[in-house]
Amino acid sequence: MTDFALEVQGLSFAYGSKKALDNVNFTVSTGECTILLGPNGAGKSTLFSLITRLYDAREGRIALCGYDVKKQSLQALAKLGVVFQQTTLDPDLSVTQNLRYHAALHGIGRKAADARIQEELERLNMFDRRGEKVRQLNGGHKRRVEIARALLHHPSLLLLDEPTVGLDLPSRQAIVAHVHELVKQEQLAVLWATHLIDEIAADDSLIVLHQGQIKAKGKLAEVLQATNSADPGEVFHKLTQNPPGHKGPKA
Ligand SMILES: Nc1ncnc2c1ncn2[C@@H]1O[C@H](COP(=O)(O)OP(=O)(O)OP(=O)(O)O)[C@@H](O)[C@H]1O
Repeated sequence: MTDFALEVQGLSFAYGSKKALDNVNFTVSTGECTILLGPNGAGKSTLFSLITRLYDAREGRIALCGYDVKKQSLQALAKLGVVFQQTTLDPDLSVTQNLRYHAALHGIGRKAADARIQEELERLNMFDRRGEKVRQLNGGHKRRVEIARALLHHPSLLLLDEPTVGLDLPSRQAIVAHVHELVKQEQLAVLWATHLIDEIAADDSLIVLHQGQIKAKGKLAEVLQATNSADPGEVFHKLTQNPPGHKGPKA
């Protein structure tokens, strides 16, 4: 049994002749929050598409809790929870209906599903809103429901693809705090794609991706030391030539 929730080895991917990922290697351990930092076009969404098997890579290997996503995809994907950049909730269904639907897709029976739904919604302070239609919720609350949904089947790895885009500061801070709590309490592994450096906590790990290549990786303190930087903003600027928070030129 491996302690790695995610292993990515020698991963490359191209759209036609356009190389999007170039020999990417990293691991995420259980109980570790890894921030994937990169400007627009760095390859973050491509990496997530390969982990979730939207696309298949010809070069390299991805394993979830030791299960190869191509050869043992059922076991591998059972270990994975995902929050995509765009909301994928049904706006005309209630919070509970959305979550029950997802639980059913994972083969969780109604009684167990309702218990898990209550547990996760309470944790996110959303249980009182369970009967509301999703379209009545604000952006921050929708995101919380999506995080609850991604956790219903007890995944080992939670993938977050820029989940705070478009949210106001208090909503963003609440989600950042909640995810970091989950990592500590549940020993969850998190891979969090963002271009926002204020989402990084002191004990997070960091991967800086730029033009399909990993420019730095390790615990935040190690990356600061290796790049002779005072803060994550300086790391980002030095390695990508973009100021912090800048989304970079559209590729
Ligand atoms: N469907 C596609 N066809 C061709 N090129 C693509 C396609 N999707 C992405 N690319 C290119 O692949 C590279 C990586 O893109 P990707 O979307 O993975 O980056 P990203 O880091 O997720 O950026 P963003 O922050 O904008 O989501 C970019 O150069 C992009 O233009």
